[in-house]
Amino acid sequence: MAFLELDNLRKEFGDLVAVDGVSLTVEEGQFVTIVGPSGCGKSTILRSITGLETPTSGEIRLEGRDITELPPYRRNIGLVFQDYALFPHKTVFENVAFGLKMRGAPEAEQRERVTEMLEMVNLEGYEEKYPGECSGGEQQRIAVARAIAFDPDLVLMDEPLSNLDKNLRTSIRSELRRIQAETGVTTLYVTHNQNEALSLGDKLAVMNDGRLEQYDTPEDTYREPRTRFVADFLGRSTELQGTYTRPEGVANPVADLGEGLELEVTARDGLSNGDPVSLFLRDEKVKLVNGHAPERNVLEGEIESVDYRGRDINYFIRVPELDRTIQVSHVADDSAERFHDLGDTVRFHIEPENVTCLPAEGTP
Ligand SMILES: Nc1ncnc2c1ncn2[C@@H]1O[C@H](COP(=O)(O)OP(=O)(O)OP(=O)(O)O)[C@@H](O)[C@H]1O
Repeated sequence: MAFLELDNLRKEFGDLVAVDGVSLTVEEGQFVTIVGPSGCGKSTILRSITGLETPTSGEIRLEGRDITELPPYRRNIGLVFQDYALFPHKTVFENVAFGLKMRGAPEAEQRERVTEMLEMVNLEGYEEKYPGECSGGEQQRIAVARAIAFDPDLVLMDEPLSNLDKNLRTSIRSELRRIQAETGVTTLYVTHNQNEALSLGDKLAVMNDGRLEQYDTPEDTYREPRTRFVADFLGRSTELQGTYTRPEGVANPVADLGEGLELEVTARDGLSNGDPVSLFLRDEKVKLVNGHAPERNVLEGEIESVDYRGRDINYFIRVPELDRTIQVSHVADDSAERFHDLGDTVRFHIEPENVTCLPAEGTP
């Protein structure tokens, strides 16, 4: 039995289907990230789990118990929001102790637990300060301490880092991961930020338009996107169109790109000879050919623009036959790499296993 189960969850607002049949399971102690573009239904899912929203249909089960209709105050869930939502007229102590006090914990226990929580978020000695006297990053750590202090079954975080600047976001992100690992509290974390989604979490749920597109580890989701949306949404890649062909007696199928060009791909269930396919080429998997060229999967084009970023260089290579520009992210090492210029003709290569080959848009 899974710890938390969403079973065919659906939420309609009038004619709008905000959540469209989402099912997923979360194991106890897992950190699960839900990512997707604005309006795809992420917050509605979290709000349904807290009880602030009642699903139109479907069930939410916590440790096997149906909690779909349970009022929010009967659910033992900690919340962290984008805007911290700390009580401005309460001290940090009173904020962090809030959930404990509501549950009738004795004062000595409140003190002990608040001290422990503030130590955990590296804010020892902040008890008597007011939220207004703390920085944005500190306030968000206080909000995390408050959400965990009363030992909730679950902690839900809705875009908790989006009001912080980039450096702070990165450092608090790793701190959140540490805190979650230390406490072992089952956590659901919502973000629309792809990097955040990939770097946090044991599992990643990718949503689009109310539906769950993929639910896997971040690594598997990145490496093997199952839908065109996921392939396009996570990481940077170039999409090409082709026709899936399986020549007789050849191990790998190829995608015919037209104009005499083709790329070998790996076999994929559900695709047959002649099917239109979309190919996704991740920037970092496309390699410039310097010197001896591999025998297969080499294409040629002209450098249309160069984006120099110090450690790596992005080349945009125009392939005239395909009428497409392919992005290549090239990591410069210390060896005397040739630096290509605008207008240079270059060749590039991608391994068949690195070409994501999916049914083209409009095909089932
Ligand atoms: N109370 C409501 N009444 C009507 N429509 C709503 C309500 N709450 C959400 N919606 C709509 O449901 C859809 C999903 O909203 P939701 O807030 O869950 O998306 P989200 O993925 O969290 O987006 P964001 O990242 O922008 O917060 C949106 O189209 C939104 O406008």
